Amino acid sequence: MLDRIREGLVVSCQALPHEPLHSPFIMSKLALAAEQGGALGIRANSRDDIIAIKQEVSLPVIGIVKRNYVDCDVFITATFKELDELLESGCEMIAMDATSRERPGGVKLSQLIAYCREMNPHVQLMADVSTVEEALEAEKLGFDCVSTTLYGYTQYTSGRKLYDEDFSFLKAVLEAVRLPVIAEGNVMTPEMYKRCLTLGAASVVVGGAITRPLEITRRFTIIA
Ligand SMILES: CC(=O)N[C@H](C=O)[C@@H](O)[C@H](O)[C@H](O)COP(=O)(O)O
Repeated sequence: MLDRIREGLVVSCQALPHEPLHSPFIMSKLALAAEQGGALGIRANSRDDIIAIKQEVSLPVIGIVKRNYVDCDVFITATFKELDELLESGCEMIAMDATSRERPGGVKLSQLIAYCREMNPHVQLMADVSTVEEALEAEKLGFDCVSTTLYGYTQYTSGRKLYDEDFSFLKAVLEAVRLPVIAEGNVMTPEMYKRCLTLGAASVVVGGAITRPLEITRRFTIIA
């Protein structure tokens, strides 16, 4: 998958149950629009959405399962259960929370990686991180790539945006690791997308700016 998305755009097609577009059918059509618009890959949440998307497009898919657990902040592909769903979905890459936070039941990131490698060594693994230290740890643990997805979304990075100080976090991760680095999170414009690639990101994932019309609408309606 990494070869297929290199220096190009991955469109995240996601809508949670409380969002208006929540539906595998709608996600598949968003993915089709992304494919026709020139995207090289799709990022999607849940087995059902991924299966619907794979029936509609020929692009490779980065799969996640978002699920909330009691007393746990980790919500992106947190346990073996989510991995099983993704391994069934046929996605080419699995992204998981690779932050230093505790996982449900105390399961270790190294156990989740070993499980995926054993179940299907062809599926690549993406580490969603929020700090440089987490990116370094992900490299040590044997992930195939690192993504800036959770920068600003952990308690210890809360309020920060990927584009702050001309993408200083992305630059720091690029400098720290040898793994391919995917820029993801709050890439809001084509110019930001281009900047991430110029800085050396292997690929860029864009979600809300393309596939969340409620958020896009709000950016217009709050301006008055
Ligand atoms: C933090 C978190 O839950 N991120 C999720 C990860 O899959 C998605 O909700 C985001 O849409 C995705 O990362 C793309 O980012 P943006 O939508 O900002 O372009």
